[in-house]
Amino acid sequence: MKILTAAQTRQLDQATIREQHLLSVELMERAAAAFIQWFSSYFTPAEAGETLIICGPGNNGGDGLAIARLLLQRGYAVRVSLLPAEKQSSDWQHNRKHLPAAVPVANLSPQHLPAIAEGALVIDALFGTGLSRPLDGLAAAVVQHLNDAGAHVVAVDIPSGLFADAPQPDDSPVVRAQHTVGFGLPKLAFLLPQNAEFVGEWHVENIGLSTGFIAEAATPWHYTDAAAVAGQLPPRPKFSHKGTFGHTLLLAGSRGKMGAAVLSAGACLRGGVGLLTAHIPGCGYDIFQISQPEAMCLTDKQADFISELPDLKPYQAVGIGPGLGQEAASLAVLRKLLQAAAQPLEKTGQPLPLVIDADALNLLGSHRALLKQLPENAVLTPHPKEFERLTEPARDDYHRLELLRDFAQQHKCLMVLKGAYTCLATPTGELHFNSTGNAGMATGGSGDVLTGLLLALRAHAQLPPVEAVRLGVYAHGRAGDMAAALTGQAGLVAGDIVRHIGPALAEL
Ligand SMILES: NC(=O)C1=CN([C@@H]2O[C@H](COP(=O)(O)OP(=O)(O)OC[C@H]3O[C@@H](n4cnc5c(N)ncnc54)[C@H](O)[C@@H]3O)[C@@H](O)[C@H]2O)[C@@H](O)CC1
Ligand SMILES: [K+]
Repeated sequence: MKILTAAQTRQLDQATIREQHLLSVELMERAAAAFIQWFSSYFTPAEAGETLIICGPGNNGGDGLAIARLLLQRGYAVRVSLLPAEKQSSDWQHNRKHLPAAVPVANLSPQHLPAIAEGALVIDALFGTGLSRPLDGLAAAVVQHLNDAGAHVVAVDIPSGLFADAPQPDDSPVVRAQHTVGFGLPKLAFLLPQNAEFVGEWHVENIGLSTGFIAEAATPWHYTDAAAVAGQLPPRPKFSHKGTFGHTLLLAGSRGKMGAAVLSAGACLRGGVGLLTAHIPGCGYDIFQISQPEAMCLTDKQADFISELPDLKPYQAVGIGPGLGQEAASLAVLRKLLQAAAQPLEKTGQPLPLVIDADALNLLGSHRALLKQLPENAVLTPHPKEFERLTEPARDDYHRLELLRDFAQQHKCLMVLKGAYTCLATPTGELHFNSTGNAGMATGGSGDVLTGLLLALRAHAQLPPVEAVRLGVYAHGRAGDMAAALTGQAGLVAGDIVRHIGPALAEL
């Protein structure tokens, strides 16, 4: 699914109106009906109580007026507060005219802010994607009043005061919604941690916007939903053998962190790899062999960390990092690996696929000259702190996305920035936000599991690099969701994700 800017969203609305020979109020009616569909599935009239709808002067406010009319028709008790303005949009005026007289309407003023009981339901239709500057004056006072009241807010399209695609100044007022019901496509603002306190849970309702316009629209931002990855995992042919699905090498583990190697190896095996060899420190031999009997195991001459790089000839992809530690000898292994991986493989003509995680990223961060040696399409899987060590502190989440995109383009690598909406940046400058996963996955070892799964998929000869990583990130989150359905989020551990990789991939 594409994510568009606010300006593109306006063009999309216009294209839809043109193509489908609609009046713009008809599209507004669709938006209001879609909102009601969601709203009525969430709150019965009794649960909603008397619902206050706060309307601005533009089409977002127009949506609010149409919503007031439709809610009244469905038996909800509603009242409306209007933000005065010099001019209202024509669709606003149409819906104002058609608002039944039974709906109480008040004009907002500094002296007349509506009484809102704590927990009362309020629909925020002040401003939408037409916001052109931070809120001030009366609009700011209304938002402050609403936030202070502790109301249960449902925002129409986007919380008022929030820009759809750009940061706003730290102190500018934004509605804190519990739910945001958007139209057509998700907005970039919904996916960033800094906006979570405003957006709450978000939902996107289909209002039949022009698919042709969306297909043509140029954007770096994409949202990976089930449809984006369905059918991409190549089938396993009847006459396949273990060599068909690649042989991977995993360099992982150190004393006290053998679990990372075990989890990562488990995920690689569940990810469908043909063969897996792990190179681990001597101390981990029994631990590893007993917990991963399906994997082969090479032990380093060092007991506590890795100091040797095995011959890479047998392998179609190599993963390095989980539980690695940051010994100088392990840095030397990473250095040798980067040099060796740069040589194109005979079979594919491409550099050896690498997946680089955890301490291997920290080593890159403290020896940045090595970044120049990253082979094309290497996969790096930092969390925000690890990413900062590779680049610089980000001013905000939007700036972090810019840094991520620049990094992937400059080093021609695949950057997987882990988070609630894990973001994959590609060498061509695309950003793919993942839709699956849950807060239960914020637990030690989840990242090691992702590394192993991505390693398996990068070894898959038929999967192009970007597809493999996008699919792996999606399946990892989906496995986490399946696991959480059984364990609950708090009870989820990384091993549960490993156990659900199979079912998650089977779904695809
Ligand atoms: N255009 C369409 O066809 C559709 C639009 N829809 C709704 O329309 C919204 C966008 O409508 P608009 O483009 O009219 O924009 P808004 O309703 O977001 O507001 C625009 C109005 O607010 C003023 N304004 C902007 N920033 C302000 C600020 N900081 N302080 C005070 N006034 C400010 C503008 O000058 C303009 O008058 C969407 O978010 C969505 O809710 C939906 O009805 C679907 C169809
Ligand atoms: K709004």
